[in-house]
Amino acid sequence: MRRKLAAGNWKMNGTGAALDALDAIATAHPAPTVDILICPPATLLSRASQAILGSAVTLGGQDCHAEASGAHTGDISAAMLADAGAGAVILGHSERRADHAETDAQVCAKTRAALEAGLIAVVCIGETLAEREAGQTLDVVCGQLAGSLPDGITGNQIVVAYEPVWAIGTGKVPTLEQIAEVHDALRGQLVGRYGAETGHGIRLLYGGSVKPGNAAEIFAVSNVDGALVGGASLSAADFSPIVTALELAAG
Ligand SMILES: O=C(CO)COP(=O)(O)O
Repeated sequence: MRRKLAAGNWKMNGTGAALDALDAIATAHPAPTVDILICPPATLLSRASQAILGSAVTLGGQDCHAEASGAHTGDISAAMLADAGAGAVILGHSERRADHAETDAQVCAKTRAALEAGLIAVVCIGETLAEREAGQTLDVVCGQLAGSLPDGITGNQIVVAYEPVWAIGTGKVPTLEQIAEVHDALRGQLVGRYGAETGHGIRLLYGGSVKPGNAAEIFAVSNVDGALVGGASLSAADFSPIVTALELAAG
């Protein structure tokens, strides 16, 4: 059985004061029956790891460089994230693919670097509205999945997050049938490429306007193992009910 995962992506939000929200999330879930991952800005990782020492919450970065070290001004390596207290890293988020022109090949190289540093890689894929309207959704997400994941992985090293670009921060959410169609296709591709054990072991998250009000129905969809939450992960008042909904779905 895949353990479900409630993940929060704080994006470029949060200074020291935001550690209160992190503490509130950790305090609200002292012994969760699902995994909880919060990915604050890298500047907060060290303080965050001190602030929630001993809690059930894992911390993650939001990107890493493909190299372990070197002359890459402004970049952060996976080993540095691990050193700062991260256990995971989000890679290939659509905002990085759009803002920094990240390609599948680059995401794949970063994923390899993350695994080498002992981090779980949360690899993001998702179609634009134009691609969905052109009927290309499955082609796009399956192509991104194929190009962004390396060979030779195990199921517990990788999480895949399906985040339709048009659903991020918009309040728009695909129908449950549309989510199921994509997640089932991704599962089939993972099993085909990596075999049953690894393919069934990789968790598939849905992301894009997940809120307390829609989480339960999304978590009931086939092959949805949790969520990657943006805006609603910034406060315990919003994120905590999502964690609870996932615990209920986990049974
Ligand atoms: O991009 C997301 C998480 O990575 C989703 O963001 P929202 O939950 O704010 O739509």
